[in-house]
Amino acid sequence: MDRLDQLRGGLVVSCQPVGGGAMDRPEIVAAMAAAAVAGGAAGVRIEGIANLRAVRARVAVPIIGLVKRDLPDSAVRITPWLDDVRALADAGADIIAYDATDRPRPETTAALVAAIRAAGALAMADCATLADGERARDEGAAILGTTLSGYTEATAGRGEGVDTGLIRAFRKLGGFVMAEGRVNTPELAADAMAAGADAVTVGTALTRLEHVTGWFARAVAGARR
Ligand SMILES: CC(=O)N[C@H](C=O)[C@@H](O)[C@H](O)[C@H](O)COP(=O)(O)O
Repeated sequence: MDRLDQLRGGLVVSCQPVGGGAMDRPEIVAAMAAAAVAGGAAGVRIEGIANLRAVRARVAVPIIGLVKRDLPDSAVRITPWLDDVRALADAGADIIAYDATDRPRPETTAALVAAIRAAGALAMADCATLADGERARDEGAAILGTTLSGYTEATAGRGEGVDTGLIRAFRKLGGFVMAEGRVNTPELAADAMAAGADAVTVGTALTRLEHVTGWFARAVAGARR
């Protein structure tokens, strides 16, 4: 079974702890990934080379790898450099996610996809718009994700839940569609599948304990008699 078939119809758990938080250690990220697999995850999404190595040693499911960087002169954060691609492939990523928006950036999206494929991995395009998805498909990306919808200047304020409109539009384009971003409940995950996603990635609601705790803490405080 190829890597896309392994993910099709399944849940991917993004194990990205709050940066600098109490859970931000490779051994804890690896434990999160193992727990996710035990709970039924078909794949995991992992940021950073040290985390990826620790997770690769622990789980056999497909790993979507990425590196996040804060660049001084570009808003692009997800896997901006060709060196990042090579390091992720060396560390065992099966799939490499990159920012597929058309914002100013140090490397072109075409060069990133070519490098990912040359390294023997599949490219996952983290998109904000339908135009991003069209370009990514033409450049050879295997997975179109809604990851960045709501997180660029052009798409800011797209609302609360996952972008089902973009899922539907990607479904019409063809290829493998990953619903990602603000899938914070099982109901939203089911909605994303009903809209045409091949798989759904959930991060914060499963692996950012500080955020989820905040949701409950605020609800409890707000309901105080
Ligand atoms: C916009 C951006 O940088 N998204 C990142 C991509 O890797 C992560 O911070 C998200 O946690 C991930 O996409 C999963 O989404 P959510 O945490 O909403 O389930």
